[in-house]
Amino acid sequence: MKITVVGTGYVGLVSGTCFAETGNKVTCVDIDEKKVQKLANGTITIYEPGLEKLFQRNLKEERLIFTTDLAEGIKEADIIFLALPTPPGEDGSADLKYVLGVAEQIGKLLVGYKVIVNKSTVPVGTAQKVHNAIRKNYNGEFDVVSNPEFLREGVAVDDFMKPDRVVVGTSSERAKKLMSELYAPYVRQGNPVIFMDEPSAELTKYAANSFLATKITFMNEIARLCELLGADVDMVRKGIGTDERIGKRFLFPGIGYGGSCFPKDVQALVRSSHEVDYDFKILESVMQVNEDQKLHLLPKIKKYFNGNLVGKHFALWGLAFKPNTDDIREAPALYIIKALVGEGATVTAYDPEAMPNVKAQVNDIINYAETQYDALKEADALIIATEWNEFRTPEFEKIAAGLKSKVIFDGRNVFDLQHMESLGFHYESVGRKPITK
Ligand SMILES: NC(=O)C1=CN([C@@H]2O[C@H](COP(=O)(O)OP(=O)(O)OC[C@H]3O[C@@H](n4cnc5c(N)ncnc54)[C@H](O)[C@@H]3O)[C@@H](O)[C@H]2O)C=CC1
Ligand SMILES: O=C(O)[C@H]1O[C@H](OP(=O)(O)OP(=O)(O)OC[C@H]2O[C@@H](n3ccc(=O)[nH]c3=O)[C@H](O)[C@@H]2O)[C@H](O)[C@@H](O)[C@@H]1O
Repeated sequence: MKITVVGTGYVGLVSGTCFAETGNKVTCVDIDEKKVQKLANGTITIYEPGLEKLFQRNLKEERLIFTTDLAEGIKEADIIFLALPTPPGEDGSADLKYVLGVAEQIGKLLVGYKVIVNKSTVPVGTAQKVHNAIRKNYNGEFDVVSNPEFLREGVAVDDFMKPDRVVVGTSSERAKKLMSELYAPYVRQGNPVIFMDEPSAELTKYAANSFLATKITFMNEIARLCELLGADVDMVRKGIGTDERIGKRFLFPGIGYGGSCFPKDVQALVRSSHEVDYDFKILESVMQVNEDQKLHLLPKIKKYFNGNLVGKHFALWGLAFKPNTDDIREAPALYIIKALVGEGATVTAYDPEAMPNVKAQVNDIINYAETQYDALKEADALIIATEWNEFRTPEFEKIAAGLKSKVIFDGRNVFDLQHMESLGFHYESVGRKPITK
């Protein structure tokens, strides 16, 4: 099949590459000339495990091409995917200017039947808006389909190639047939393509992200309660996660959810609810609790240093909003940096992938280290903000040697409490008893 993907960011590049991997001919269109040039020359623009190999293979086989020319890009396409940004507008609702702008352009360029697919996360009613935007300039046949994407950064290739499910919102039999053919190779494991109407598909995406954000936030509140009542959140997590109705996944407490999607999508759903005079109370609370949670370590750190962080120096391990990505959008680490610097402290950070992005954003507000151990030099304490695998079993003697004193504040519960006690660290984490020295 001939596929065009408009927008070559995380979702567009992963989708485009994975569609090419099963033999489709894929054209990726982006307005960012530098990005397109890089990609066309074989340089991948995001860090995503497993993507590079597939990208290089399909580029070489000429199943994957890149262009800035929308007209050229969509000329041959059977299906056009829109993987465009939907950032929060001023009022928190999803800003549809990219999606509707491109839809209008497409309307001017269409010749013959094509399926236009919303892969961006968009509010209920957007399929209809895209339809109207295309219809403004085009009288021929076309269908608009809602096909939200559920991939996670860091495991995006696996999620795309072996999805739990594919959701397709359409009322057109013709579009349904094309979408079934396209996704057949990806749902071989018996996982379903679920067909539904467009509004239900659009809402499914927000419901999924909001539910997961709520699940995490619930555990963050349980963790707070554990700290106050003397319980251990790891035990509680295991105790409830074994109940199949609850499930083991997404129960890990920490310093809040970040990333480009949970924060904006929860906010957008609250906003959509307001538009129909519905007060989505749970989600309002989720947003509030998550804001507080990002700085959950701060009072612990301040208390340890007797309320005064002026002149204190901190090592910070982890900047990305989660491991295995260089994405720092809404990363809790950035909030911690801002708070520490605001209190008069200095920070040296290390992250395996995200340092260039942080440098581009906050530059020399903090220092950057070459290795996780270099970051520790002369630091009064180590703070862990992202649970990269390489932080899980570090050389503790090197940590002890690097820090001024053996003090760790862990926002992701990466170390075992007994182990930390036996090593003689002052160790505070989330929802577990502090090991005090
Ligand atoms: N990042 C993720 O893990 C996931 C994101 N989503 C949703 O997918 C959508 C896209 O997200 P990302 O890929 O993360 O965004 P992104 O910001 O990484 O990529 C968007 C791309 O669109 C390009 N673009 C902007 N305007 C354009 C135009 N007029 N013509 C052509 N290209 C244009 C940008 O240059 C950029 O390369 C959003 O709605 C997001 O909520 C859904 C599931 C997962
Ligand atoms: O719409 C999207 O963009 C995507 O958003 C999330 O994916 P992603 O943001 O890549 O990352 P997650 O693995 O979901 O983690 C999100 C945040 O929650 C935090 N988290 C996750 C799980 C957990 O148990 N505890 C926890 O604090 C992570 O640290 C991270 O900050 C969803 O998991 C994807 O299904 C969805 O497609």
